[in-house]
Amino acid sequence: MKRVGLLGCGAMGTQIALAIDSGKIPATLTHVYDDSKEKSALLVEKLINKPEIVENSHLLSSNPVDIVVEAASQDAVRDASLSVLQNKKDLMIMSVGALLDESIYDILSDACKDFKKTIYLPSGAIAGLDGIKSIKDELESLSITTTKHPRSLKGAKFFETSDINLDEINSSTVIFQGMAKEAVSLFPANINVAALLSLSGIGSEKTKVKIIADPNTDKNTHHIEAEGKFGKMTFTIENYPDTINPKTSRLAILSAIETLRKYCSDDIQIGT
Ligand SMILES: NC(=O)C1=CN([C@@H]2O[C@H](COP(=O)(O)OP(=O)(O)OC[C@H]3O[C@@H](n4cnc5c(N)ncnc54)[C@H](O)[C@@H]3O)[C@@H](O)[C@H]2O)C=CC1
Ligand SMILES: O=C([O-])CC(=O)C(=O)O
Repeated sequence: MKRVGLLGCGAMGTQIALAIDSGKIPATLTHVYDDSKEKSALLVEKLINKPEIVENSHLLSSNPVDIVVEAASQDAVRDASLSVLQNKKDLMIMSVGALLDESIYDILSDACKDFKKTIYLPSGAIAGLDGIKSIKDELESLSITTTKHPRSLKGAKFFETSDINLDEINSSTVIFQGMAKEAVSLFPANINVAALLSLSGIGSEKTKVKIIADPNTDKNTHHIEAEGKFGKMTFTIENYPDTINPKTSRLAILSAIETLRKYCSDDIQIGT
């Protein structure tokens, strides 16, 4: 049975832990960490099989786990990822935006090779990455348009310097247009999917991102268009937001659970 260490005990971390506890993921959750002691204590309270709460993120991988699952923040990825690989543990990352910093990407990619460990990036809140990866050498343009309710965009760094007031938006409004690299740094908890798309396709400086705030939607919708010599692909994913954290789609949580279930199971592997 694989042993899991969990970094981040919020909306996603809690659902992952419950999926392990219920046996849906055939693994043992042995250690957890969250910057908020309250969050980690609340999570452990919900579980039948109680993991140990460690005092800092580095203690997750210095313990005998097989994989550390990050469901915390881009800062957590920057701070903890290298030590996970150096401690010879696999790593699953949900705050994928952190990897658009080339220096971080290169360090982690080299560390995977040096320590013979793997980083898993689930498809998160989108679908179609299998197709994008297959046609990447023939891609000429790639874009994602994300539409969320203003409450799902609250707190993003973008609003520290923008005149846009989310509370005053009363119809569908484009609030950001640019490239993925800039998008993930201005909206670190909203558009990690643009990082997944960039890393699967033509990179973060060529992947176009549009973010729309729509007070009349109850979904987190991602519309992806890819065009090139191979033809054209479009995907529209209309996600219901998680009930606890409206920034995060239910699909992102289910995708994390499925990726970890696959990692922990000896099974037939379907898809690219
Ligand atoms: N790849 C994808 O498609 C998606 C990725 N995400 C990302 O997944 C991550 C988890 O999402 P949620 O659980 O919904 O967020 P959340 O906000 O509900 O929970 C995050 C938890 O991590 C903790 N945390 C934050 N920074 C930390 C650090 N440096 N060290 C330790 N703990 C830390 C917080 O205290 C909080 O309890 C977020 O970064 C989110 O942006 C979310 C949706 C889709
Ligand atoms: O869950 C979503 O719809 C997308 C999201 O928050 C992210 O990519 O960071």
